[in-house]
Amino acid sequence: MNKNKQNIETVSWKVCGMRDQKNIYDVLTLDPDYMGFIIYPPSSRFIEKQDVSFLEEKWPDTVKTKRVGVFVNEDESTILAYAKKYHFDVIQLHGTEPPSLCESLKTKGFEVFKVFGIKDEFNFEALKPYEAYVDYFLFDTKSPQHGGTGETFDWGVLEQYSSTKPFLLSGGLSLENIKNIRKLDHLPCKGIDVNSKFETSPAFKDIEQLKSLAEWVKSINNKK
Ligand SMILES: O=C(O)c1ccccc1N[C@@H]1O[C@H](COP(=O)(O)O)[C@@H](O)[C@H]1O
Repeated sequence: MNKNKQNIETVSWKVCGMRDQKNIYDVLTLDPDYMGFIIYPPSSRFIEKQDVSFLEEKWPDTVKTKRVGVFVNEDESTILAYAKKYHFDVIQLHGTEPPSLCESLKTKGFEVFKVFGIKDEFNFEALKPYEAYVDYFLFDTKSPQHGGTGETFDWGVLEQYSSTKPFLLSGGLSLENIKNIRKLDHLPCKGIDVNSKFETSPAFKDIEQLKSLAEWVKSINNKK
């Protein structure tokens, strides 16, 4: 058992890769903790593939879901410009961004998720320079596309995680495989990030599937 077992109060959940206005409002009724928007032009989920000017307005105060801008190796001035335009609360860095960028974004008041891709092995020492400047690490499946592949990685690799910094799990999470997350209960796994396995088409989420996920998250949190 990992020596850094924590009493995680609740499982947070993030729905990523949103773009369609009605679909976004439908998902918001389920009250996810985070909603992600892909700011990476090569992605099929790049938000500006369609008109998203409605996102230039803030949501009503009753909506607690935080907006996450997902970037891949973007420069800071571009990140800040998008963050201002779309009111991002959180910046998710999905490339090979340095700790200095995380530090700078934290200093400016953003929550920061730094993503690391894992396949069959991972050198967790690589996380140390980032620890002071991120809110969560996010572990995803390593791929040339950087994310959104729908593929899972071997969660057994996480048994080597020895930090107390909480992390989020992603990479091909579905209603079927998500139940195995309980095997990570002894690690500081704070939440899940879902994307392509909950889609009917790129950037369009299946509300019925997400309702089932929301119920599952609620049931886990009620037991904690
Ligand atoms: O979704 C994308 O197209 C994407 C592109 C570039 C970087 C990240 C992207 N999405 C992130 O990928 C993970 C896992 O997604 P999936 O469940 O495997 O489809 C998730 O964190 C998204 O935020």
